[in-house]
Amino acid sequence: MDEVPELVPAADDPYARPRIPLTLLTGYLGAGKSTLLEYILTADHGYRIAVCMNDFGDTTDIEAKSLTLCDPSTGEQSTSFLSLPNGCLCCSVKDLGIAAIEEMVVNQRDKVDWVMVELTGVADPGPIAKSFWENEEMGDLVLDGIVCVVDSKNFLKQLDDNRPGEINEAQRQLAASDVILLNKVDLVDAAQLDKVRSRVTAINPTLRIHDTVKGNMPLDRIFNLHAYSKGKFDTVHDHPSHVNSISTVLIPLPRLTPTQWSRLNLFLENVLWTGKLDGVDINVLRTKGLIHLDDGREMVLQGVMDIFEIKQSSEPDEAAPGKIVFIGRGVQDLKPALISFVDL
Ligand SMILES: Nc1nc2c(ncn2[C@@H]2O[C@H](COP(=O)(O)OP(=O)(O)OP(=O)(O)O)[C@@H](O)[C@H]2O)c(=O)[nH]1
Repeated sequence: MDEVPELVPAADDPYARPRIPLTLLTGYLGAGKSTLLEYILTADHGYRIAVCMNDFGDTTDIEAKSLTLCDPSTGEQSTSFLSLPNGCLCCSVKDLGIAAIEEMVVNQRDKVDWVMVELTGVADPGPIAKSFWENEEMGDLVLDGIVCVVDSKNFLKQLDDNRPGEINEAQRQLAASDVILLNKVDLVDAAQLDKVRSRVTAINPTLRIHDTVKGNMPLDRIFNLHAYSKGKFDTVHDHPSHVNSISTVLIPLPRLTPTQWSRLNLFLENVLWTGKLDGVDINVLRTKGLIHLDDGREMVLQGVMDIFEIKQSSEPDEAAPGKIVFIGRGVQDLKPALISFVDL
């Protein structure tokens, strides 16, 4: 049995109410999201998870007690929660926004340690994470991270399904995620799996990757990621950009002087808020960073699309190297531009 997660209080306010961590589950059509959720809803893992899925479908045969609830969007009584024998709750989220999910789940606060929301197969998790993150300060849920289920057999085809000038959904899902479950490894040989793994790493080297069959794995691999609150992420390297694809650039940072620090903030505003670098479109989907300042402070940078946030780290780690990572299209040009603008 996995270690059961603790509710996370807001970082620096000892009086803040505990908030319930939330995981977004993404993955292309047929990748195995429902299969993973079925495992979560039936296995004896010890977590009390509210699983919010788009389609109750296959789970309705699970022996369960249904709860009558008031649907916050309509005010009508509905039986939208199932209370399952392993302690999990299952609710249907079709067309419900995050606010509605929050209201539904918070009413069940004493029954839930964790919330998992399944996105549809063609959804881009970026804007969903962004809107959630923007409202997080006021809410009762805290975004822990985004998990992407990948079909190892079909993923390369899905990645290369290009429409001219567009980044496809499979690429966007990879760029936005924090953990990848390389699923259906029973259907591919070692060479194919290596190929998939190296493409995944080329697009988003900050990802943690786990191989799975039918989504089975210890759940602590996808929980407690703190992907939106900590500056620690796996070591990454620069990766050359593919045509029409997403890539990652890593910019190592020395300890910054006050002038460099304010120049860096200005650079981030200029690029992320406008989506342009020197008048040329640049498409940043995810930004992460760890920044050491001259005065000893350590700052954590997090960004989703055009928004970013910088917080002082509560657990500074002198040994962790300062760096910024941009994931998106056209991001390679950001490295020389940032080095010159900030005068590194
Ligand atoms: N062989 C094999 N089949 C799998 C595995 N995981 C899932 N499947 C099968 O793949 C099919 C699609 O799985 P789902 O879990 O429905 O996929 P999904 O991501 O929820 O699909 P959508 O809801 O269409 O987006 C089902 O027939 C599963 O039984 C796996 O690891 N190995």
